[in-house]
Amino acid sequence: MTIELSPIDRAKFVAARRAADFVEDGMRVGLGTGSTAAWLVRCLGEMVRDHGLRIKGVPTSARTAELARDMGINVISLDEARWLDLTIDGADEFDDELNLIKGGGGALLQEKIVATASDQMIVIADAAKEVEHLGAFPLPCEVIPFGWRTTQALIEETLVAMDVMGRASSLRMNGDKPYITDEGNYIVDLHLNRIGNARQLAMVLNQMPGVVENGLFIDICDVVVIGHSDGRVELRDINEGTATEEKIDFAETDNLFSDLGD
Ligand SMILES: O=C[C@H](O)[C@H](O)[C@H](O)COP(=O)(O)O
Repeated sequence: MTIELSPIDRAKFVAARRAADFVEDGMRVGLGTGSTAAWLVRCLGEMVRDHGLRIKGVPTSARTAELARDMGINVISLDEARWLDLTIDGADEFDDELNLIKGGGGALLQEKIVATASDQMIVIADAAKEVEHLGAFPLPCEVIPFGWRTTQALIEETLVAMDVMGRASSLRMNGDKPYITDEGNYIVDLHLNRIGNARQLAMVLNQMPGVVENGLFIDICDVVVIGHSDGRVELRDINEGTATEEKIDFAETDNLFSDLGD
């Protein structure tokens, strides 16, 4: 039986399926968070289950840890792994230098730690995530709950003074309560529209007391795998300066859909 996927899920799936081919036996792999990364975890689970792939997976959130265990992946902590061969994760936006906005799903802190501790980071995304300038997607900023209103005001004042934003940020909510990250923090989303100097902004934000991490990933991603709903995948490697295109045959992946519905 084949589960019918929506066009967006087909695009996410083919990106994840192609990126899974980068994973080799014996690797320690960072497992990203989000709907695209979930496809990657399912693909790796199938490779473990049906093809005997032996990997150690370091999840970037409690959600991903649970899914990875369900898929039969050997899950270890980053402290056990210490250093990773590869991390594969989704993104909310990427630009032509493969700088990213991440954290739409609230997992930016663990994601950045894990990606930075990896020899290589591969981002998997549907084509809609590609942007000319980062910033249309609200930039997540993880802040400690203590004094968060003061931290938010400091962020706003600093960014207004830098001419980076109008005064618009919002505390991320979960119903009528603040959204709590896996690390017990809050997220303030910055509505910037367009980020001129992402490198500078990332540094300025992380220097503010109360800010734990921001969702700008600068010079961390090495390769992006862009999926399209018709099965095409584009691979862009920022280090090699290459861009190639391939096509995934859905017929060969039917068994993946048979028991891996969301
Ligand atoms: O915190 C969440 C992560 O940064 C996700 O990788 C990002 O939000 C993309 O998620 P999705 O693949 O669901 O669009």
